[in-house]
Amino acid sequence: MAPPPPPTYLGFDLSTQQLKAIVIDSSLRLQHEAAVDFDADFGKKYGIQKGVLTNPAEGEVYAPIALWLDAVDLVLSRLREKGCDLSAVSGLSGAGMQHGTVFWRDGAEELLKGLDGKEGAGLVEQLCSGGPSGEGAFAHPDSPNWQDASTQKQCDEFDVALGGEKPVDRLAELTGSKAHHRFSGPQILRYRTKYPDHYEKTGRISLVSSFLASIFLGDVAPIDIGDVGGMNLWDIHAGDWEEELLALAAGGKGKPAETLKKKLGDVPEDGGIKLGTVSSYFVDRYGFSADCAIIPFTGDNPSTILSLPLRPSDAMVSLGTSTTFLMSTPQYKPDPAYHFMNHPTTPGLYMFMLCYKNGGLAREQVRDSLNSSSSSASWDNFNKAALSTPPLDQADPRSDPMRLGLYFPRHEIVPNLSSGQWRYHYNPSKSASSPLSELPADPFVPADARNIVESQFLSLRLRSQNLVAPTAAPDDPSRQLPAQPKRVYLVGGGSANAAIAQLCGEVLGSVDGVYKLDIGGNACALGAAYKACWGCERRAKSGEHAELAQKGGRDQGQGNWETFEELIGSRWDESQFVQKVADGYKEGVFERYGEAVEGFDRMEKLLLKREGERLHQIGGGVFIEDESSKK
Ligand SMILES: Nc1ncnc2c1ncn2[C@@H]1O[C@H](COP(=O)(O)OP(=O)(O)O)[C@@H](O)[C@H]1O
Ligand SMILES: O=C(CO)[C@@H](O)[C@H](O)COP(=O)(O)O
Repeated sequence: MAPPPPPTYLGFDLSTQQLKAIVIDSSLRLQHEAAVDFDADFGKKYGIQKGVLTNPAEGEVYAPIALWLDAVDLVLSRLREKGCDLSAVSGLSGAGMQHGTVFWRDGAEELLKGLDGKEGAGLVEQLCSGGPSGEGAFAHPDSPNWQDASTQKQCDEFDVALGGEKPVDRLAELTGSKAHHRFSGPQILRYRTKYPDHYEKTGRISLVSSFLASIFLGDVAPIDIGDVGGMNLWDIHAGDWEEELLALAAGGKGKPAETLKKKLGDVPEDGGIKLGTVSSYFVDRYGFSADCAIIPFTGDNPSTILSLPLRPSDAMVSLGTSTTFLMSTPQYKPDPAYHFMNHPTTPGLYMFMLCYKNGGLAREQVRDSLNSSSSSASWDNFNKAALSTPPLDQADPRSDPMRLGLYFPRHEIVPNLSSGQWRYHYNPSKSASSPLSELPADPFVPADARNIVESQFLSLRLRSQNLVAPTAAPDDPSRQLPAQPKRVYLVGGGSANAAIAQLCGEVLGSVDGVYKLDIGGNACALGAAYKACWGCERRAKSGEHAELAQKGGRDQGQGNWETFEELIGSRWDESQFVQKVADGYKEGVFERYGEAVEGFDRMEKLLLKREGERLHQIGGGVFIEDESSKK
């Protein structure tokens, strides 16, 4: 008999515009990858643009769940077409874009358990219209997307819910974040009041990550410990749902809050636990082994930090549809300006995150305007313009003002500003009252290519400066360099762009330089594949620890299992897996951007004040989502 094939591990990334899948072997080497592009593959069927549907009048952004089910079937077919032997997959895990909620109908578990892979019907047919009543497994057909901005009223309620002198700070301290439009708590509150009958019919609530895990498990999977921090409902200290916040989302303490708690379910503390084996649907239809283990799926950002052995001094910048800045740190220093979440695998570590809606799509707007004579999606003109413009558009830094701007086609998260675009000249040497002078914001000019990238990195530098420390110069350890990351790793679609990498190093610094992963096209799916490998291959520690591990404990000290860092660190091949793509710290340039950070901060404060006055004049509540809805 032929020996069984060596084990492989499969990781998914269900994000805004694509579903990606990556298969690796036990030594972390890439075997196969495949992707489904939502617009290209299903744009016509679902009427989506850039992966989503919008209702600008209410600030709603959402995605049809059926689209993701179609994408699961298609990505697996594509993997098989590429020669991937799915019977060798010993374990699978995945990641979902954070914060999106999926509302399962009461009894959805039965439909999941009964999925039939022998007949011709795919996931959409079986889950969207199957079941005794023909109503399918979902109480609501769509999932609110992380770009949604329809919940300002609900966020205002969350921000004061915990009472005391500074309730927003308290909320951030307890849950890791202040209230955000996209977070599931405010989203559930809005869903319950906007669609009371759908809420009534909702048996379970998943995040996008646990939704995708549920499909593979053939049962509703628990919400993940690393992703639960994106809900505004989880007390990170107590490791449990926060009762006041639960009551707010549910419409009262007692029975309503208890009912919501049941819909949300328990959250296992161990991110590497085996939830069960793959549903027979995938065994029969795609040839998976019936023993293939399902390891908890986490959020796309927590999964991204698992794609390499990230040190506390390193930063990752994900240039996807969103721009996110990620660090893995033992320090929990919450603040309403950013997010802290549980680390997805390792108790005692946290993920620090900044997130911007106006990332890839905002850069594309400038790119498209510079390509106006053609409909090309090439980045060449953008890159040429970005690199031929001097830093901050100062031909002579001694006399020219710095050109700063904000580029927000969508309502932004930080700062919480409506959509719009603004340009300023900043002259740091001018008197404190008038260093900023406003410029016309239209049309785009070549300098905007450099300025939009600078603007995005200046915002990251402004908000992450308390998390980085001064460090010794590599060539002369007696010389201290200013506070900055040791390394920056770029991931996501935009990491392919060398001009963006160069500007990243100039603005954010980084003593060792700017790096990019060199394994496959997707760090987030790779992190999920590593998590699957760790969940299946980690060894129980000896003696008392091994006993605890077998019982499924996640102690807060030594841990009972070989940690993710130990397992992945020992198999990681730095020379093969990462590639340096740009220099980091440049003396003089970094300091000049340090001055620009101050101007940038002042510009944001000025615009926030102006926005506050505007909202006050029109009575506060009016929400304008994007440029098109203003016209
Ligand atoms: N060469 C490039 N230069 C700059 N941006 C790029 C390049 N290639 C892709 N992108 C950007 O990557 C984004 C998609 O990134 P991806 O990580 O796949 O997104 P998501 O995970 O949100 O679906 C696109 O919006 C596009 O703007
Ligand atoms: O909202 C957040 C994080 O808080 C976003 O980062 C989403 O998680 C989606 O990310 P991408 O589709 O850009 O990967």
